[in-house]
Amino acid sequence: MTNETWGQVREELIKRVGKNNYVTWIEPLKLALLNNGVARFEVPTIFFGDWVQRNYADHIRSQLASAGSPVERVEFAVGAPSMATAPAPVKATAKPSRARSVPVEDLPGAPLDARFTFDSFVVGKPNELAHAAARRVAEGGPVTFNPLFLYGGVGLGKTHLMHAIAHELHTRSPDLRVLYLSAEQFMYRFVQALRERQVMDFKELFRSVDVLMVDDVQFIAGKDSTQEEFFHTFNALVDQNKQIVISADRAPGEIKDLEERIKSRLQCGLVVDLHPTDYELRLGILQQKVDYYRSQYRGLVLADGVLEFLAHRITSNVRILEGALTRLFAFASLVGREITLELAQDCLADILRSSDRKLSIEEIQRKVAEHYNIRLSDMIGPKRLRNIARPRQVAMYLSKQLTPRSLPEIGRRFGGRDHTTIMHGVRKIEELMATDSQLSDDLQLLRRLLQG
Ligand SMILES: Nc1ncnc2c1ncn2[C@@H]1O[C@H](COP(=O)(O)OP(=O)(O)OP(=O)(O)O)[C@@H](O)[C@H]1O
Repeated sequence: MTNETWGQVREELIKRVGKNNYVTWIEPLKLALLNNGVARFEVPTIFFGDWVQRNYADHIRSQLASAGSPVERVEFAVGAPSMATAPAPVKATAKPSRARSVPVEDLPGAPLDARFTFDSFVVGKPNELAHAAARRVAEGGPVTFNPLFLYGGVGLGKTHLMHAIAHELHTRSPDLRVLYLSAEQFMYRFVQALRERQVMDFKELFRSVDVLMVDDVQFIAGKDSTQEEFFHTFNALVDQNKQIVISADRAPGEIKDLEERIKSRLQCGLVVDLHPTDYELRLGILQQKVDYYRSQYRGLVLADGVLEFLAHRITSNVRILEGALTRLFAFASLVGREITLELAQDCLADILRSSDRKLSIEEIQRKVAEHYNIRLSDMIGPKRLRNIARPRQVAMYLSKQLTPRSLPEIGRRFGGRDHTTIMHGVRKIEELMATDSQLSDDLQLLRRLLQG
């Protein structure tokens, strides 16, 4: 076979493996030798060669056979001498791995927020397990669970804990290569590497870290090439016994459009959730923030009962709670007044109103129908098939739990059903929850989605 034939084979391979894979993995191959049933190609690195061997050698062999040059073996070698018949001499392009030489401070991570430390993280019942696991990882030492997967609703402290781990690791071992970034940034970097044909550098860099932390991993769901790359990075680091910390807004199994193999990998380590805050935790966080603000807004007086009022009324998430307090302090310092309950009510009227927003039965029905992939009309219709009746009972149960509506009122909104039917549905779900872990996971997720 000549390089011309190899050119034809490459044309066929584009169709087989797709343009992206072709550009990344096939185009850089240089035919070095074809002899005694062996085709040997020059590759830039050992990793590259292993990868192509595992993923594309069969394609190459079969296309060579179709082009009339059957071979028994396809080999890949770094710096293999090029074929004499090659029209353009093949230059040795093998590069030594540069990844390790990238200094810690130049790793392509996101900046860490200096305020997000363990000291400033208030621990309460809803987050104590997540906090303990994060502390354990931050101690360094032998990897005990990999990955640590933190999940929970919006603004409950996932990012704060990840930054705290990174700060602590940096303090304990300044040379440790800790890389923190969001899943979105991971994708952005990967796409950039593809565009600039720097995929090998990207791979090597991400495989050269000691600790990898990826925030909001749900972002890569449905993004096929990024998922693929993430999966391989993940595996390579786990194989090297490097710590991985991941966060998401829901448990691995609940992330739609995430490949099954990734879900199962993510479940292999320790999966912990940050529960919605309770009153005590909210109050604790407020008290801690007040101590911090006092240094900035000297002389401001906070009346008794204001923090309790806020902790009681703003239940959605910590970010909103913090925002309310910042606004209150800023406003009070501008007008030079004591922070009283009245001032808080006035100044935070919009936040308080949206916190008070009542959930409607229709919203619950819609969310449940969407979750179980059934039609909204079936939710209130007469069908008794199990795959429709069960979600309907789930929606009845959540309507009873999350709204102040009576059973007859709920019945009316479920197609005019009798209140005893609603009671039966609610009881059925309560019974099943004790034994059916999938159902209780579903309920937990739906609650979170509905309550925001
Ligand atoms: N237990 C806590 N103690 C102190 N501050 C907290 C606590 N939980 C959350 N916060 C604060 O609430 C804000 C939001 O937290 P963070 O950004 O970590 O949320 P998140 O769970 O990552 O949310 P998202 O899903 O939006 O990414 C931050 O300012 C953080 O410091």
